[in-house]
Amino acid sequence: MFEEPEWTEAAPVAAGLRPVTPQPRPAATSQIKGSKRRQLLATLRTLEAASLSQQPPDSLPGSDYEEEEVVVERKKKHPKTLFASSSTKVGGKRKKKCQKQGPPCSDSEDKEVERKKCCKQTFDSDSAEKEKRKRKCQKQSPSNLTQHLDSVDQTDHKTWKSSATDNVPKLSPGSTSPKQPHTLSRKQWRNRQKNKRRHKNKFRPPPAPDELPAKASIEETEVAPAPRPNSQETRAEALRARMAQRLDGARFRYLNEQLYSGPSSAAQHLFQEDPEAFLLYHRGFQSQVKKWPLQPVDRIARDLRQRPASLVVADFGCGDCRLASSVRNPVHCFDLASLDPRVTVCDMAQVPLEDESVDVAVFCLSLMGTNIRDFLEEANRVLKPGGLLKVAEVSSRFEDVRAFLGAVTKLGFKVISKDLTNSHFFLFDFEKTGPPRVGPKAKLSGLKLQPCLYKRR
Ligand SMILES: C[S@@+](CC[C@H](N)C(=O)[O-])C[C@H]1O[C@@H](n2cnc3c(N)ncnc32)[C@H](O)[C@@H]1O
Repeated sequence: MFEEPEWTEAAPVAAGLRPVTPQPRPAATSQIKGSKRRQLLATLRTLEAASLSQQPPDSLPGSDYEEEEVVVERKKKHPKTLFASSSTKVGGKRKKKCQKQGPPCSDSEDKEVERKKCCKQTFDSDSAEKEKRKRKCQKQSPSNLTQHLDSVDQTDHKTWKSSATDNVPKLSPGSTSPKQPHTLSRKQWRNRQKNKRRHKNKFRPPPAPDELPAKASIEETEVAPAPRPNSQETRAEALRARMAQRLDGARFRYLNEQLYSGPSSAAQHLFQEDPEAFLLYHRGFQSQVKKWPLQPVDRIARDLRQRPASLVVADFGCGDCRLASSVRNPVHCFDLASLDPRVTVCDMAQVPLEDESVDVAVFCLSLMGTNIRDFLEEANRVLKPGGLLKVAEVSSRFEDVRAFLGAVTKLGFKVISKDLTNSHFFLFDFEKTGPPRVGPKAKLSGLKLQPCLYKRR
């Protein structure tokens, strides 16, 4: 710490250093003082190295990596001065020397400015030039030097901060001259700019030299190639899967539209030519119907389980034979293509069954072609008199339920029940009353249903 009284006491001993501007001195005196100066210089260097090395990076707004590197260099040169205690100790010795050498400088403002410049320069790291400057400075202003040493002695960060930012020793108490604006050397300015940039980029304190290998190994681990390519591959794979899914979705919608917008013969032709398309269609259908609160096929199966298991069932457009799998009844499964060995591949407008051979005919979401009349007439043909016709269809397909029911009754059926409660599908039960009551040329516009088109999501 700066102790003004000590300086005052020691002043006469160092009278030769008193002048601020260098003056010619006797040879003997200058020899003695020269050796002292050398000692002092050496101590100063050591002390500065030690003191700068203690500056915590984040408490040094004016310092940066480069300065710290220099400090590290200094540390290497002066390993004994690495610790604060040694710094303080050396600082103390130096103070005593300085006390011997000269009194505090209380000269004019000009001299004070000179000294400030001089002492500021002592922070520069270029050794040769720096030494010259230091010598000059020591000659000129022992008080500033001691003030600097005092500030160096501080282990408190605040003191470090002020010494690092200002570098300008405080004016002597009596001085009235305003504080000089701090001018940085080019290197300091560069360092400060770098430091600011680093702070912007979330500045991290540099590692201690002994930590460097560890850091390097961390970096090596960080750049270890393992996770990144894997994640890239995974992402690419996921992207491919998504694209494939989208493509499948598009194809499903296309096939679905084909099934609803043309006659069953066209649909049959489509799947005969491309059996894979059938698979794809069913995958799409399954993914859609899974989202429904209740699948109509399950509802039909439940109804059937409440009837005798001996009843022979014909499933028109059976898909994956879910109905046949859900009941104990004998089930004839018909579809345009086969997903299951139980399926008889055919157009359900013409099924290979005898007239009046089945007890129950089921159309579960399968009235797809534009020739619905053909399907219902075929069901009437194979059903026994009094046989049961069950129809489940997507509710949105119906523009006029009454018209639909009226048209069906003209084909030899009577409505037993209708369930319009489900959010996704309507369910109707009919009883076969006899053969169709209208000729083949009669128009049954009520049978026309809207296509069930799935929107792209
Ligand atoms: C929407 S899926 C329903 C499948 C099954 N009934 C279910 O509910 O899980 C309609 C099925 O009817 C079949 N289909 C449509 N028109 C057909 C026709 N003319 N002949 C045979 N099957 C047909 C389709 O191939 C498809 O498998």
